[in-house]
Amino acid sequence: MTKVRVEHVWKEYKLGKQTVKALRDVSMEVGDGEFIAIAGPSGSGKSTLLNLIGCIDTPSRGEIYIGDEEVSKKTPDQLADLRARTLGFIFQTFNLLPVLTAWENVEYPLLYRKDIPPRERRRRVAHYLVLVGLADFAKHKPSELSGGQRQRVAIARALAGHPAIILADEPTANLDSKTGESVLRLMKRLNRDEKTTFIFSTHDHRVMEMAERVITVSDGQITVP
Ligand SMILES: Nc1ncnc2c1ncn2[C@@H]1O[C@H](COP(=O)(O)OP(=O)(O)OP(=O)(O)O)[C@@H](O)[C@H]1O
Repeated sequence: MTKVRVEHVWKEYKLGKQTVKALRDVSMEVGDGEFIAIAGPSGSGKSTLLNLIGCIDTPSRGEIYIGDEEVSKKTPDQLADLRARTLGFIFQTFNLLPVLTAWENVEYPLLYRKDIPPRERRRRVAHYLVLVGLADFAKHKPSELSGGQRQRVAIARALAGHPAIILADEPTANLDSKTGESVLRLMKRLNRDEKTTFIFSTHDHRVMEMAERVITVSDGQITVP
């Protein structure tokens, strides 16, 4: 089954009198359970593409389907609901809340989910902290964790909502290569065991090599290698 479909998408940003064409007629598909890298040099449009798939931003032209739902036809409330139910995010700067512990950071987005009762919420937090190897660090704040541990908290947080798709914008950019590789291996194991679809951007060749498929973006367009 197709999880994500991007059809003839353009994204333009207006900067004063200038128009930046960040994406130009991009079409792509991602299937169920895929582990895909979006690769390309800095400024090529990777983050823009991930933000559009993640419904954080809207295309200037073209259509994006998440499952069989076309994103542009939705109201902001419906979009927020689709994001909460279907999508998980991992950012290169981890985006953890500094005053909260690892446990609380994983729990936080679940507090907004009326469909998840408190007991199930606590079960999930405990389960995913174990899964990412941080059971003993539940009470630590982000400042008391290493970069790799912080990113693993972010991965647990993304997974705890049981999203069908996880979008990761350069998840290893702020990690040394050994830690980056172990974070990638963890993502790959979760992709296999939890059947979560992963779409991540990178410009690191070693990270690309771990992907099942690489989509290359260059100057706002998908290029065939
Ligand atoms: N909010 C914005 N306003 C104006 N221009 C933008 C905006 N966001 C991105 N751009 C431009 O769109 C193009 C694509 O940017 P994008 O961030 O998608 O690239 P990227 O491939 O993710 O780069 P990097 O690897 O450096 O993160 C760039 O030319 C960038 O300057």
